[in-house]
Amino acid sequence: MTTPRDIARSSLGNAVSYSLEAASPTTAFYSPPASQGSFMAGSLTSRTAATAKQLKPFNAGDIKILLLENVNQTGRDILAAQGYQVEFLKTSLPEDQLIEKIREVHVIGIRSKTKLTAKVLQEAKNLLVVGCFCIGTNQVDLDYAAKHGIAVFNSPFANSRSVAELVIAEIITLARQLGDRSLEMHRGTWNKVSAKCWEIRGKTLGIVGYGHIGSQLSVLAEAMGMSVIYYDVLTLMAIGSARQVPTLEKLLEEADFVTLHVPETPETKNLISTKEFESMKTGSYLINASRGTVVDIPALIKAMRAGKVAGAALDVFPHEPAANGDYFVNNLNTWAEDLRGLNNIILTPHIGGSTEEAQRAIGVEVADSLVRYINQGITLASVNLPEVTMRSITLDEHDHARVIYIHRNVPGVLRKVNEILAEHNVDKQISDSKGDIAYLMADVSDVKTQDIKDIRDSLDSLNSRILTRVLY
Ligand SMILES: NC(=O)C1=CN([C@@H]2O[C@H](COP(=O)(O)OP(=O)(O)OC[C@H]3O[C@@H](n4cnc5c(N)ncnc54)[C@H](O)[C@@H]3O)[C@@H](O)[C@H]2O)C=CC1
Ligand SMILES: O=C(O)C(=O)COP(=O)(O)O
Repeated sequence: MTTPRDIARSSLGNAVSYSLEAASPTTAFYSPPASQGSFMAGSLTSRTAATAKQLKPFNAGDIKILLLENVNQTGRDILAAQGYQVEFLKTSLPEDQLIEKIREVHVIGIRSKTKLTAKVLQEAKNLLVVGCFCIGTNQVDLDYAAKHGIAVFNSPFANSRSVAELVIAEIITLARQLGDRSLEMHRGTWNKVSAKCWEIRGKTLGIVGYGHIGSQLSVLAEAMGMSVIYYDVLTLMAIGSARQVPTLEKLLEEADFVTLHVPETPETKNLISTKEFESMKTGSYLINASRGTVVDIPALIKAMRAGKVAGAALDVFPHEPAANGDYFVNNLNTWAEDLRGLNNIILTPHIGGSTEEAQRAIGVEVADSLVRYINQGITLASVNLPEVTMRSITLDEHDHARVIYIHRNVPGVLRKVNEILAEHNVDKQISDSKGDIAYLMADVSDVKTQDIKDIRDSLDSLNSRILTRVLY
């Protein structure tokens, strides 16, 4: 059965040339089911009248985008230049406001704070695509999104260097107790000490998670004379003289500095807890710039009070606020005051990726992915849909349509789709699957207005259908 959500979203692909003749095209996306027929008629009639130059995938001005969490200007400019309607907010939104807003938009851009849970996404009736303007995608229910034909993109490594540099700074800061000395001077105290202050040369850095950030950090640390060991669930090629160790325990026993660069998953929740602190060397240091759930904070407090851990740097926390402002005031975490009272602990508000360079690069990368997906249906670099790409649709192909069919990955679908497309001239067709979801893209030529409507209606009627888009 066709739901209003399906109509709104499948219409997106067919709004194409409606804008060329219709007086008020913006109503097209929000037509209730009963008015779909008239919208389609307008769309299809205008298409036949369109010249080659006028053709574009759809009326860009109808696309509504909501950008939260201060997405960089570079990304905003790219999206605005397409003619999309872009609304920008500096902060994240509480769930009730997010649900209100998400109902209206075709595209949402977020960073690490905005939680797109199934509860939120099920309200997103028009949503086509999510852009995570960051690395982590744990804040999005990727599975729910895929099963509802919502593509998700991120920027897999544009801020890796920024995080790695922050960690290098923290290693030296902890080894020299710089935070405490600076704080004392701010308070007017001269406290010149060398006891338990160390060079980092010759010390061992243990990296947990040797992915983009971990491996970048490995290079920088070796350049400063550190020995690097790493633990990862995958067997990975060592960079430079770094050495992979077989278990986390082995890493904790050997490392002077332990730094965490794993994603947030059920397996990494409290990855470093009481038992792990016991395995660490006395007087070693812990750095967490991954996700707040990875370290058991009460256990860290105990380990620091016992002198087992000589210093720590935390950039991430289990519950982070949606906007800048008070954090420890009225903080519900029972450990908040204890944490603040410790010596040699650096607390930063999730700034690992917060550099001009990283944010600009992320803005460009994610906005480009969104434009490619909205205009051309290309899923290259999607984190939850199969990656499917074909050449760009060019403006002079006015008898050409791009058919996109997101469907459940069950036997017999391709046969049925090809029965539908067989009536036409299929120039090229690609299909790929990822788990339960499959993505088919076909460029069809010599299609008339009525053919496009027929193709879409026929695909919409298949049981396997999640979302149909026809771009022309
Ligand atoms: N503080 C900040 O501002 C930032 C934080 N991050 C966080 O850092 C994390 C890591 O980033 P990348 O290096 O880009 O990710 P990545 O995906 O390139 O690397 C993660 C590595 O962790 C490994 N891994 C996964 N589960 C593991 C486990 N249980 N034990 C050991 N290894 C495990 C993976 O095999 C992979 O090699 C991100 O997922 C994100 O949560 C990322 C960017 C900025
Ligand atoms: O890229 C990531 O995963 C980060 O943790 C950085 O998040 P942010 O963009 O600063 O909200």
